[in-house]
Amino acid sequence: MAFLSLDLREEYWTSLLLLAVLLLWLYIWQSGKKSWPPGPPAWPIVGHLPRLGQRSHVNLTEWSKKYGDIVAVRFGSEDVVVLNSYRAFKEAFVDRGAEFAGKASLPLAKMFSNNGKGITFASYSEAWREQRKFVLRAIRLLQNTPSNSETIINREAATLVTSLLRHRGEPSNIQSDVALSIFNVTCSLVFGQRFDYDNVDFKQFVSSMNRISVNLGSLGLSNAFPLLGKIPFLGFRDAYESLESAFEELRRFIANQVHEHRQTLDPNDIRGLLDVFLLEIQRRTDSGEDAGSFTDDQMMQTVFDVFIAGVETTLSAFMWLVFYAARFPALQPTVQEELDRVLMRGESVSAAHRRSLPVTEATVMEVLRLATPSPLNFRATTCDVTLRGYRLPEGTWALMNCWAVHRDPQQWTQPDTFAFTRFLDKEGRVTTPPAWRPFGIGRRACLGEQLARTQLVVFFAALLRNFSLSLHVPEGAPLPSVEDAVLGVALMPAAFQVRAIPRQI
Ligand code: HEM
Repeated sequence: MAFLSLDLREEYWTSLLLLAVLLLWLYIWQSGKKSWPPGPPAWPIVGHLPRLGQRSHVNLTEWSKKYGDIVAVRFGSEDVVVLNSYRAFKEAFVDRGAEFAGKASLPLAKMFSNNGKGITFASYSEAWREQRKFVLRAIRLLQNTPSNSETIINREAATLVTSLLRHRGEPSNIQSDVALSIFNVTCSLVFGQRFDYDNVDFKQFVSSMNRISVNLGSLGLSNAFPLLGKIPFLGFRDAYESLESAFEELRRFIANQVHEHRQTLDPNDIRGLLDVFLLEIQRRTDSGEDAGSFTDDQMMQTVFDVFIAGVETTLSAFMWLVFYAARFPALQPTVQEELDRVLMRGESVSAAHRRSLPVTEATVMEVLRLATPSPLNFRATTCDVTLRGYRLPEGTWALMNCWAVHRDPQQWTQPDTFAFTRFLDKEGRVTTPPAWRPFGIGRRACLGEQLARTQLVVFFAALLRNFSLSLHVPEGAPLPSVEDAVLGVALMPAAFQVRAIPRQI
């Protein structure tokens, strides 16, 4: 009996211990859950990826309506927190700017950036800071040279008008004409050189960029499962190879320019950003100063970033302007009335007019809000962070959902409706609500914002000053819709045709 009672007591203590362990585990599990944002149920292994689809920004925005402005999702095995409101943006990317200034370690981003060199996909580091500061300073420095950005933009806007006149009002997809002008703004700024429509380098560039955009969409899934890129019959390997060769072609194009510019470098004739770079490398070598991030590799990647981050996004933004103007033609007379009032007869639009064109600028801003060319931006935490009680370990991917912020009814009355007047104050001057975030927010916000905005306003003004646009829909075809957009480097409207009918001015 004594033995029995001893046995019972042992069993009793063992059960109690097991119960305690279970309770402790439940407690840890529960408190772990409490310190992690809510989100929809995930599939095993693949997480939420199959549910996101091509319109991931829209689906994530829908989820935020149910789960709140900070939502947890999983991309394969990678935990991601999605920030969906301006309040969450401010709390994370501004108030804790340095803690959310990292970049997600997407496998494709590594391929994009030659393992994190340059600016766009560099980690939050001294090299990133140095490169970013340098490019901003170089653009300012170039204001006193023929590579002045405003001069370049005015010239390319005029070239775009000439090239559209060649269509004689016939239906056409004007994307290549626009791409050439936008490409030439960047080429002039960086190399001090522009290219013609028939130039082999330009054609190669357009084809490489197209391949990058097409393949980026199809490769989204392989960011969570890099191994998928190695399996032949799934189609990811082809897309990877095509992407790699497109990157290679762009790098070769830049490398040729570096070679030519180095041979002909003259400190008294600075042709563009690349010359400023080469001179800085030379200065540091000559003075024996530490090269820091001023190496050939970094320079190549920074130039590459300016092209990748600048050309496709600006092209997408401008194609959305053309799309909205053609699809909703009522917006054209309002802008044209302002242009005809401000410009003299026969006068060309220039960057100097920008301040006198608030309606045009507000229209551009409203289209950037509705279209959001860069809807999702991948950041990461640079250390362990606690945000609203959620504990996010260092390296957690933090997805900035600008699309959600631009459609948030708490920030915008009737967010789905086009209303340029929301960007004008009582005196008719341009005003920028803090929740307007097409260029991101915080330390990694777009460094080309001012350049892009001037470019878009001047190009759009030149377009509507010289033409009236109408959408051409082939018989039997559906009307092109905002929903058909394709997400690659940027969110691009699906191909459409317009008639650009010359105006009497
Ligand atoms: C309409 C055109 C453009 C849009 C919508 C756009 C949008 C953006 C966005 C949303 C980001 C990420 C911001 C963040 O994480 O907070 C970004 C970053 C960046 N953009 Fe732009 N961009 C445009 C044009 C340009 C141009 C013309 C240039 C080049 C001069 C440029 C260069 C960059 C660079 C280098 C970064 C990375 C900044 C960093 O990580 O520090 N962008 N852009």
